[in-house]
Amino acid sequence: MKIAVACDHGGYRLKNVLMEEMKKQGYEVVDFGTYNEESCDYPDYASKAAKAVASGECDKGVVVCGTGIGVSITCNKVNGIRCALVHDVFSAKATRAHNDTNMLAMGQRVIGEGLAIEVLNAWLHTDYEGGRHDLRIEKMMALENE
Ligand SMILES: O=C(CO)[C@H](O)[C@H](O)[C@H](O)COP(=O)(O)O
Repeated sequence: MKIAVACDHGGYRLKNVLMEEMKKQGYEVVDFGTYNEESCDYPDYASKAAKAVASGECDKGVVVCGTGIGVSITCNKVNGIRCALVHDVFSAKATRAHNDTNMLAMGQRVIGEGLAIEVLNAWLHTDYEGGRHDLRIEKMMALENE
């Protein structure tokens, strides 16, 4: 499975930690930047990861900024993306099972590395449940065409 990752300067260190975790588990990781802690604009990088997921070039995406908010808003502007900003394990599982999210956002200034890895793993290893959630997702995604 191919995972797109991106961050701004405020998420650079946590992105590296998450990338290492995913590589250790055998995921192919595509890093869309930024590549250092120099101040930059999160939409420039988060949008690249989101477009890679939306186009099918990557299967899922993980994005990080200071709070996770800027990158998650950016990714959700791209058609086909359902990006969840999550800092706890319960929500990480629920958003895969119920929302079939294809991107995960976290904030380096919000969460510690240990919990962030647990959140990542809960999100990566939980399957979508389908069933009653299908129509809800259809209705949500239909808004993209209004
Ligand atoms: O976009 C954000 C908040 O929604 C991110 O946390 C950014 O990383 C943050 O705004 C960057 O702030 P900085 O003061 O320029 O480091």
